[in-house]
Amino acid sequence: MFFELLKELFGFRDIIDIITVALFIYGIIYFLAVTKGFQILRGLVFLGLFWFASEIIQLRTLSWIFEKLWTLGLFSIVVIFQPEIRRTLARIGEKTKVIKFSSVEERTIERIVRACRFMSDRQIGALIVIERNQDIEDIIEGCVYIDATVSVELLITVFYPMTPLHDGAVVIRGERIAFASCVLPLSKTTELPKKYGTRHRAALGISEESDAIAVVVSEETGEISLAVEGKLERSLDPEILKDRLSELLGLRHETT
Ligand SMILES: Nc1ncnc2c1ncn2[C@@H]1O[C@H](COP(=O)(O)OP(=O)(O)OP(=O)(O)O)[C@@H](O)[C@H]1O
Repeated sequence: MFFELLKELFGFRDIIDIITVALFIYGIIYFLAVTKGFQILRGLVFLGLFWFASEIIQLRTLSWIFEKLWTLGLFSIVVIFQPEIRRTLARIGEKTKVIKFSSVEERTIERIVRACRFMSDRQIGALIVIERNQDIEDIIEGCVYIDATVSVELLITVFYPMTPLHDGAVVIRGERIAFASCVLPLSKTTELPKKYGTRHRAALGISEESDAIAVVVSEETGEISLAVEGKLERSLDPEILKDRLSELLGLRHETT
């Protein structure tokens, strides 16, 4: 009876419409919840109430200003949320991608780990980004194009202090060192302990903005860390680093 009534009231198209709108609203609420959105929303509601009040008591100049600011406000929201929007769109694209952009072989992982061990023992600072499915070229800046096979010697040479390329990050794409000296976006997280500086913040930044992972060797302590999806896995020993890289780059099934 109830379903009969529903069928009369709504067509198939209406149901699809309602489900799509519900998913859309859920997406917006989820997006606001995981970003700084709720704080901004609170501010907007406050301004909206202020506007409403100014309309009611007919404060014309104030209402006029609010009217003009409305379009500017919409534009600012796009600017403020630009990183989140980019990340969300990239993730959607990523999920629909079938073929891997590049694949990293086991020998490349071994070379990266050996270079990290060497640099960690000698406290040579390093930042190595490994691309996964997503091309990160539009997120990084100032890179020097290298395009050379990954080798332990080359990685160490790039990060050797006082050499022209040692500042910034190396980007590994498949079997190649694609770039060196790259400037990465810095994470704004407040969860990173004070002892970590911009090198670790840059590693976190690229792992937040893309699906790439980043290995950091601290110049101050020799500590090896790995940034994955906005989280820093700290104090890894080289064997653990190798296991984690193999898992994350799809060479070994993740253990649950
Ligand atoms: N945005 C960035 N992108 C890439 N590399 C960066 C960026 N910012 C800083 N770096 C690198 O980090 C170095 C500075 O590291 P800093 O001492 O501030 O960080 P840290 O996290 O404390 O690392 P460490 O433990 O090695 O000292 C710079 O010389 C540069 O090589």
